[in-house]
Amino acid sequence: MTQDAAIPLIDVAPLLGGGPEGEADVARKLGRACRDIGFFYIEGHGIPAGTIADVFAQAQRFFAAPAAIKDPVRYTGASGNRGHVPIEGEKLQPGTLPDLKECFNIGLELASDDPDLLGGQPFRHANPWPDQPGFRATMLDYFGHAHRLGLALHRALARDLGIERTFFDDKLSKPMAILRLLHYPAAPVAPRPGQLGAGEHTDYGNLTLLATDGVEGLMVRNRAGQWISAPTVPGALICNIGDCLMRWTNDVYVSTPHRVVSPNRDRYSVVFFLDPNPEALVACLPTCLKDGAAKYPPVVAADYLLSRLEPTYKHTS
Ligand SMILES: O=C(O)CCC(=O)C(=O)O
Ligand SMILES: [Fe+2]
Repeated sequence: MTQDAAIPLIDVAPLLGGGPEGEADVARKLGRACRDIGFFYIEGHGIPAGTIADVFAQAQRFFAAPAAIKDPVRYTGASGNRGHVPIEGEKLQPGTLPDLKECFNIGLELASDDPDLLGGQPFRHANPWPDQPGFRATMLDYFGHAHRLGLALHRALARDLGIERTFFDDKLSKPMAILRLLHYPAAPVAPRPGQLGAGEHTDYGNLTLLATDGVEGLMVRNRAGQWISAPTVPGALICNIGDCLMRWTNDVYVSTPHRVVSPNRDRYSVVFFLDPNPEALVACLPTCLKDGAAKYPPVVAADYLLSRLEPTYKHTS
């Protein structure tokens, strides 16, 4: 199956050299997708297929593991946002049934003597690692690739937005990014009427990079209000804009609602949420001021993320 025509496929290989060559053309295409639908596929992203395959293999093994492996690494709470969240542990669309999925969240890995960690700064937390050979190294390898790719994409987006191409570099250098492994089980848990794999939501950060195993389920609401499917394109990642970048751009870029319908067989996906550094101030970019008016007041990124995470976990506490 090919992707819906409304979600473009963009080759981002020219961005990965580190220099500005080739950036202009890619920036134009990315910028257009961010304005039109807020979703795009990328190919030429440079994350080795073997690395992605290793992440899926480790994730499947972890989700199949017994409680003796999962319980010691259970979710740390919204302020750390790490560890294993069991099935129905989260509700992305408050007011509906909880999501029929389980996940494992991995945050930025910090040295044990990192001052932010020792100082108890928001979202600075040790990652709980399951007792599973190779898991930690595989996840940290992927995390590094996804972070570097996210920075390269932001340089192109900055160019499209008419600001200094390195504007986002120091706002995403030590990010509240989360690598999230997801498992949507087909059985033995049957969905109740109206229950989704992941309820309708927008993402909270700047940019999301998604890899899936090819099992369909992701639906995206385009600007005309129609739900369209976003099937897997082999070798490509699905990207979307989150609410922080929508705020930074004064709604010039759109953070698009999406959801995952419960699959009829097990589905696995791997999501990298690139949220800003905790102390970054998310304030309207001067090039995005329309008629001199900012739609949103400036917000500290950590305060914003906490305000979005807390309601989704409230029902379980
Ligand atoms: O699993 C997917 O395809 C998407 C998951 C998602 O949208 C999310 O976790 O924010
Ligand atoms: Fe999402």
